[in-house]
Amino acid sequence: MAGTEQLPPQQASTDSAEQPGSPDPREPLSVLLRDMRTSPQGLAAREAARRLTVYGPNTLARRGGRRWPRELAQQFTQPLALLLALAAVLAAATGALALALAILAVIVLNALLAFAQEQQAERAVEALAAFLPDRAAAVRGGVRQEVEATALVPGDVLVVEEGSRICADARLLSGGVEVDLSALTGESVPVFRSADFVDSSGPLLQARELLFTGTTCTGGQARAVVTATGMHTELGRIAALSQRTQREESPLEHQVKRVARLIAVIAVGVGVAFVPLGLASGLSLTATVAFAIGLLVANVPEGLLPTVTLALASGVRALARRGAVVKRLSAVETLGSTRVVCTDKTGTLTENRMRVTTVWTPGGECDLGDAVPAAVPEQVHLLAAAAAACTTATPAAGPDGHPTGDPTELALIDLAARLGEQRPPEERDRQRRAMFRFDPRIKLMTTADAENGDAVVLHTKGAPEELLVHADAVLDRGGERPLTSADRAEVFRTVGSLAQRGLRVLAVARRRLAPGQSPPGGREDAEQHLCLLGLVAMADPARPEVAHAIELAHRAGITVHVVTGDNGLTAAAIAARVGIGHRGMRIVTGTELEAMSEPELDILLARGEEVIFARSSPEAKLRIADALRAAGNTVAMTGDGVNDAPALRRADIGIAMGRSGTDVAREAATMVLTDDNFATIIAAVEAGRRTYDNIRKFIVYIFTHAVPEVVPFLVFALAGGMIPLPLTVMQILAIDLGTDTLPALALGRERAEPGLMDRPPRPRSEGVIQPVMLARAWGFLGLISTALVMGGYFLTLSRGGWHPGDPTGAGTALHLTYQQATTVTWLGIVACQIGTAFAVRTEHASLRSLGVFSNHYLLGGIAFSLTFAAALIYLPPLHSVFGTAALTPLQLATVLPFPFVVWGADELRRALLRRHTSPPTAPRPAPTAPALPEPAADTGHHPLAVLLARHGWSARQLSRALGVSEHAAAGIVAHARRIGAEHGRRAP
Ligand SMILES: Nc1ncnc2c1ncn2[C@@H]1O[C@H](COP(=O)(O)OP(=O)(O)OP(=O)(O)O)[C@@H](O)[C@H]1O
Repeated sequence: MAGTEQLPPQQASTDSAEQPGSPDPREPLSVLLRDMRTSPQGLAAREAARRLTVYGPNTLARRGGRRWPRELAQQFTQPLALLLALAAVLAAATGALALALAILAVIVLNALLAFAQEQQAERAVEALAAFLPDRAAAVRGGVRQEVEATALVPGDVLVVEEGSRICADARLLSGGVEVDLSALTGESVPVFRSADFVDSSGPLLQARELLFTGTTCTGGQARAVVTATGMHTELGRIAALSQRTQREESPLEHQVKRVARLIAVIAVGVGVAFVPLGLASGLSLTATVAFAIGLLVANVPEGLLPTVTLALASGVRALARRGAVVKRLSAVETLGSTRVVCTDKTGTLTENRMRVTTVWTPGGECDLGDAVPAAVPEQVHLLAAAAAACTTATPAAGPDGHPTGDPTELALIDLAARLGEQRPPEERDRQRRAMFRFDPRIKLMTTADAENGDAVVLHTKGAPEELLVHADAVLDRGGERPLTSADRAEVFRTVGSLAQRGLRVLAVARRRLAPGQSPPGGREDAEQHLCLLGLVAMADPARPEVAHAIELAHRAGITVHVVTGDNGLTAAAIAARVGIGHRGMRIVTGTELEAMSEPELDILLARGEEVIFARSSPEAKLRIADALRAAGNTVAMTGDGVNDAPALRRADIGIAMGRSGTDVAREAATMVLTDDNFATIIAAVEAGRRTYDNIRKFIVYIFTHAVPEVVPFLVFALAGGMIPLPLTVMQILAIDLGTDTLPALALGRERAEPGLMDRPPRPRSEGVIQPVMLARAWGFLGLISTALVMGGYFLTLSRGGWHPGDPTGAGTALHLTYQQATTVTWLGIVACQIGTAFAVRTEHASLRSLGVFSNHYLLGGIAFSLTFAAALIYLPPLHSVFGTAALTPLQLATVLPFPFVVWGADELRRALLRRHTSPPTAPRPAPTAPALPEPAADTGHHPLAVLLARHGWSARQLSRALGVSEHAAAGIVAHARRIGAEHGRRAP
């Protein structure tokens, strides 16, 4: 075979060797194939491997040089860094050189830390690519197989299908495809490319027989020979496109940045306000400025933003471990506020393992569930053969092979095999004269297949109600006869009864063309005058873990709507099996949805019921997503087809399937499920909530230390020289950038607080920093810490013999006592922050429910804090830098209870809170949901009253709320029950 020929040595010599396709991909196909040393059968596997080592992997190398120097430099120009720099300049100007140097050190340290954290966050997102290797279908050695896109080489034969991403430049060999070139040319309308066109002139990108890397196939099927890979592709040549895009800032990061800036402004304000205060209390200008700087430094939340970014990145990693790969950091926070999930059914709620259990023909029903009965009517055989002919899927070849294609079709091929009607896929494809692929909008698929020489038979399969529109005959025992309205009624009855069992039902039909007649060129001509062969019903078991996930979603106040292309009854049966619709379920078909006005749709979605949108189109998904978002919901929406891409983009979280979805859907989505499983969506919501909670925890933690840091300065300033300064600026820096950093990071890794999934979703508009958090940080934890710390300071001073007004400066008798007292203040704050770290680990629950020692990162962080503290207190060289002194055991003992007091006080506060307020729980059925125009209108009952009654309001409650007599209210309740029963019948 041509593909196994060796390449000339000069081509094999270097990595940057000219690729064999580079001469001209537009030369005549036979010449191109010869030059490429390949054939329509593709390369042999060994030759492909060899070419891979010669030409290198099919990846785009990054251009644009190193970015880290610029990113590092950016850390120094952040507003907070500039503010600190200003403080350093001021300090230097007033002669406080040591302080100026210390602040500079802080700036450098902070920038390095932030840089490292951001790099790590970026790497976390980038590493996700490894979870989602791009795959491509290639023909190698004549056999179609899935290969990693990076392993494609020039000469490979690609199979391009609807939804696939084109991952190499290629020349079409056969077939035609619609291609979205927007990534390459900006052209937003898909263009048609076909092997039948030959454009030897004009710009390369316009050539109608060529395909290019980075574009996607939006329709059709074709085979193409790869002419260039990696950096030799057109995309590779366009250097600008291969540069890494900037990491987008998440709304949360943006919010935190804003808050940090606001606090910085307040810090400056407090600092400036201190100057007249300091001067008035008799301080020198130098000292006043030094203290003002101290206040500023104490208040600026330096480490906040990078810590948030890192927490989000660790959320991304946690999600990936659970099978949900997100593409941006912001998805983590959005997931946490998800209020509505719109899921499709097949493969997400179900296993996507279909098996035909029943076949219906006009001769009767044939049960094929467990085993094939001894005598299967001829009509069933005919139907199975026709259905299998109308497929493109390929069953597993051999025991180790993997089936490819639509599971519905694989089930039909399996049925044919069970009935002895199977034909090898190659033969099926050889006989095919034309094909109209499955179109999710019309829910039909048709093939034209040769039979017995030149006779052609059209085979159509699809949704029964769609197919019946185009059928006018039926195959009965005696042969083809006209389809009567009684037949139609029976078919619909059968579809209903099969669907109610949760089975997916397809109708199969055929039309024989006259001998010698060529297949119709258009779909509409092909799909008419069909002769119905019968119905196939297939079972697709619900995934076992979904029921629990739905229960969890309901507890968490999340509504789950099913948006499916399948029959409403089938979907409702499956949905009911997994617990969807616990508060009432409604089936809305595609036609009903189309007839619905926007306000009607809004009302339907606001009712609190879960809706099955059946026989829905991709456009319907978009409409539903829009309506839900307009009502203020955070919406997660799943999708897998090319047509789902707009809805995936429009939803807050577009979710694509990693296994069964198309590349186009995966690209449009924010999150990709590597296991296609609904339960993973809920697990991701849980991880999102946990990450968001953790961010709030360390915000409280970081904010708390501001109070015990600021108050000592105020006490000093207001005391008019009677009380020496209890805490130095250097000591503040040692807390903010030393002892507090690791525990704050560790809080980002905290496990979920019990009841996390029993709360309602966070409103979209809610800010990350809530007044109640500030009250807890500043008004409770901060105040207690301050009282303890100041108590420790005065106790140490007075134990050493100090009285207000006594001099404590260098050289005085009380100087050591004073240094020990400031050290106690400092160590006191460190100790209180340890207590705070334990306290903020839960917001409502007692820490016992989480396990006191369960966060190992925090234990490590505290160990680091304590070591750092010990160094500052007991290493003499550090004494002069930080103004600390070695403490006596008694002084140490003063500080020892602090963490327990802070933590204990907060435990008490939470216990009281739990006793007096019930924790927020997910809402019960909303009794105030607006009412749909009810059938009640003609009975004279107020629609809202009926709705309330249907939501469980008793006659007495109704009579009180609406001011009607109890007798009238009882009538409304009875009426509501009747409607409920009718709905129940409509939606089992
Ligand atoms: N390959 C196919 N050929 C012909 N008809 C099909 C094919 N696959 C599905 N159908 C018909 O079209 C209907 C809708 O299928 P579609 O794949 O759009 O949705 P689905 O997979 O059932 O639902 P979901 O959107 O929940 O995954 C099916 O109920 C079936 O009747």
